[in-house]
Amino acid sequence: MGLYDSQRDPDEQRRAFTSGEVPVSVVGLGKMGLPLAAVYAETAGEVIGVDVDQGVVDGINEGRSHIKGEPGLSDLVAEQVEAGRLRATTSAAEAAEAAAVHVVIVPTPLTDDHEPDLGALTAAVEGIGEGLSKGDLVVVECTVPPGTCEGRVRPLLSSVSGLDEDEFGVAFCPERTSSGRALKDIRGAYPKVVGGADEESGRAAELIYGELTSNDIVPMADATSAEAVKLFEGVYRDVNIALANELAKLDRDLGIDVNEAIDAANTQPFCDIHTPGPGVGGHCIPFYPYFIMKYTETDTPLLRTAREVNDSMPAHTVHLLADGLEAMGRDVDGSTVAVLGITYRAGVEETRKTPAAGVIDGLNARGAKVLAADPLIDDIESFGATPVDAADIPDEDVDAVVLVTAHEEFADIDWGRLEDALLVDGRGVLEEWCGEGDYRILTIGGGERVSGQ
Ligand SMILES: NC(=O)c1ccc[n+]([C@@H]2O[C@H](COP(=O)([O-])OP(=O)(O)OC[C@H]3O[C@@H](n4cnc5c(N)ncnc54)[C@H](O)[C@@H]3O)[C@@H](O)[C@H]2O)c1
Ligand SMILES: CC(=O)N[C@@H]1[C@@H](OP(=O)(O)OP(=O)(O)OC[C@H]2O[C@@H](n3ccc(=O)[nH]c3=O)[C@H](O)[C@@H]2O)O[C@H](CO)[C@@H](O)[C@@H]1O
Repeated sequence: MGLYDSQRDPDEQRRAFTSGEVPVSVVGLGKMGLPLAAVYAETAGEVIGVDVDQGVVDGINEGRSHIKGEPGLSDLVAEQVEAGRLRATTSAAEAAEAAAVHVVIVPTPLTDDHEPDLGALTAAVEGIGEGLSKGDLVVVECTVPPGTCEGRVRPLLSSVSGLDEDEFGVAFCPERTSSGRALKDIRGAYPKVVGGADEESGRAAELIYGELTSNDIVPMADATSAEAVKLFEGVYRDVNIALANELAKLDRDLGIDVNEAIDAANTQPFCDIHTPGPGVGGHCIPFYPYFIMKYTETDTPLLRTAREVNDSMPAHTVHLLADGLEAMGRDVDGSTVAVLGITYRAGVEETRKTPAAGVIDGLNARGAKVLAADPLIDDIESFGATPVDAADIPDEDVDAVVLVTAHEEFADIDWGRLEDALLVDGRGVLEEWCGEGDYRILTIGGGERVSGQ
């Protein structure tokens, strides 16, 4: 049963939606899509998931989740598949034939020259178009450039399906989910932003998300406004991380511990300076500024500069390490350096735009022998480093250790055996992890202060 322009009573529509009478297809079953499909199955009663990866599809149909580090997801997927409420296929068209609500959450990455790559979105929308029926609703959750739903998705659906644009609904309802807490976020950690390509699309989308989330709905005037909300959230974060990183670089000029000053500045509510680090990774924050920069005529120097500042941090981290070794009478050329963390964020198996890549490249360029450890990554060699188990690092006679990503497993390293090494702390955790001892810890933003001296 379609919800768009159905002329049926909204209460009857809500009953139908939560009774399995409005099947849902979810296209893209990754870190965001599988949790979303599982919550839709729990709420709506019938979900057909779609993924191009046959292994992903087969695993889900056997009741297994392929996503690590998501509390509750494995059990929810098993439960929903067992109950016949969730199944998966590689065909978006087959799923679209069976569904009346179609949700798209496929990757929207950048090309090498920072152009948004909407190839997966286009393929998903074409597949949906082949099975689209009058009265259906298409919801885009993956982050897209402003104007995509109204200017690209809706016309493409009309062209492929043969339906007029006013015979089906299109809405943008951004994913506000962080890996590691996906089910909590999807179920209602934050209000759900909803923007329809037309008024009826917005109404239908508000109705279904009113059942999915325990939190409020934030209705926007149109889909483009909702697309902008998601991008604004992301660029706010990139710019504010860049501010923290720029201030961190002033530590020696000012002769202070900038992190201490940031913490103090943040003790009053009008200041929320973020945390300096070795760089900004992932396929959200570093990507979203380009979704605005490449799609607006008006210049955006702040967004551009913030990207430059954040992308300069891996090199700054290597520079800090080289200076620290020199102060110890050692040369980074010929030294052995262990890099802790390849993924962009602790506990998340994602390496896109990871700062670790720039740190490793910078160390290799300076002639260091680079080891690296990450509990979530198997192909460490592909990043230009020799894999090592974190626990074995004290046996490797390293000259320096640089912490890029603070996986909790690294706290268990026998730090007491690393007192002769320079420790470069990218995430402000080593003083706590090392405890008492005669350590040489250089923290990004920490100035000349070498902890433990
Ligand atoms: N990961 C996050 O923290 C996050 C947060 C908010 C929003 N998002 C948005 O969600 C999108 C997806 O993120 P993710 O972390 O789930 O990505 P992911 O890489 O973990 O998963 C993407 C999945 O989509 C599948 N896929 C690719 N092309 C497809 C196609 N044409 N049809 C069907 N399936 C296809 C892949 O096989 C993969 O399983 C991101 O691009 C971003 O726009 C992500
Ligand atoms: C729904 C959604 O889209 N959610 C996003 C998701 O974003 P994400 O998964 O990309 O994670 P982020 O936390 O943004 O980290 C990105 C990179 O920036 C580094 N960083 C971070 C903070 C800081 O002060 N200093 C830093 O250097 C960090 O190490 C990492 O490399 O979750 C965030 C909430 O966690 C959300 O705000 C954000 O919208």
